[in-house]
Amino acid sequence: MSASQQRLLDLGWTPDVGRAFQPYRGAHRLARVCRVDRGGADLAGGMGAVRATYGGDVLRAVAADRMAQPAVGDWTAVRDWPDDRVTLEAVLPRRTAIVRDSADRTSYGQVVAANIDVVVIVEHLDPDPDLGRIERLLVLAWGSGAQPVVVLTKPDLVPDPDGMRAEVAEVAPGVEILLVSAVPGTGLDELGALLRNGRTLALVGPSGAGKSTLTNALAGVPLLPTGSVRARDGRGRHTTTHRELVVLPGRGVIVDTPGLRAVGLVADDDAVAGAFADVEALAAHCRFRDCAHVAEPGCAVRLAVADGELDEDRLARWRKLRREAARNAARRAGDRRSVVAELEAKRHRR
Ligand SMILES: Nc1nc2c(ncn2[C@@H]2O[C@H](COP(=O)(O)OP(=O)(O)OP(=O)(O)O)[C@@H](O)[C@H]2O)c(=O)[nH]1
Ligand SMILES: [Zn+2]
Repeated sequence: MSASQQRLLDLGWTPDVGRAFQPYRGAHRLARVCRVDRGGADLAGGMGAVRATYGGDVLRAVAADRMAQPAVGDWTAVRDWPDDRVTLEAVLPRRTAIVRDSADRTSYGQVVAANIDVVVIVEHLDPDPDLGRIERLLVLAWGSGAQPVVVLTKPDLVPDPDGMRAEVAEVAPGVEILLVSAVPGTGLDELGALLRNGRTLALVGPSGAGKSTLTNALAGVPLLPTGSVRARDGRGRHTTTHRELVVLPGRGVIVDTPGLRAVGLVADDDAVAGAFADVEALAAHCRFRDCAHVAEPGCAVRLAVADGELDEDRLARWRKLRREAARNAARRAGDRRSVVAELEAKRHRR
């Protein structure tokens, strides 16, 4: 195998990516997005690192739909020009996508990371974990198409980490939960085992949860600044000087992008159902199919709350996320209607 092929494998290349790139062979190079900004993207490919601006097709697609904006983790076709410019000409179809809320003229979602295999939800045990935040990030993960895993950090700072893990398990049905302390270095092997065969992990979670510390521990070398030492510009804002796509050759890729740090999620029904599989399973046993789980007879959900089997607060958070999902669906439907109305009006004017 050539060095160039090996680099692509280390970047997470799969035969699917090769097939998607087929139409671009010859005139283009294949590269993966490491970082994006307004003017272009930093990419890595078989030949190493490259900086590209956006080609006309990409700019037109983005103008029509924000989701077409290249994101960290995207595989792309880039083109070299005689004057040394490099342009990003196409984003290859995404296997998975983490989408955040960004209502604007053209769409409600913005892709913050693409082609992720595992979404690692990082939450600290000290201060106490925020169960509602874990649930929201689980909805985000289920919506992305990637496999969610919860990592609880700083177990070394609390007296009963296993008890806390059990509490978190209540809000994360069907999801693996790891206790990982990067400082004394416990639980790292289990997390490291997820990084194999060139898989891509994305770390999501609040500031201070220990995401950069985990990346460094997995890499075995301090690649990212941790704590509050991240560089700030003159106005006190964080500058994005740190690497957002970390390649660990022969193992996998870690995505730790600022875009994932404060994600507003775009809830949809399926994603909520994935994150609240326990509640949905109960609801399937209600007597009425359209049970609102308020005062209906034969409500399995209320019964579970009365029995202490389901936490009242979790039920309340489920309701809230379902309302968000319904609102999003209505917003999208309303938009489609207005687009149709606009086209109709144009036709009549002609
Ligand atoms: N005791 C202990 N401290 C930890 C652990 N993991 C991280 N820390 C500390 O927690 C602080 C925050 O860690 P970071 O890795 O910078 O957190 P982050 O999630 O990357 O934070 P942002 O970059 O702000 O999003 C640092 O001072 C770490 O040393 C752990 O398992 N145990
Ligand atoms: Zn019910």
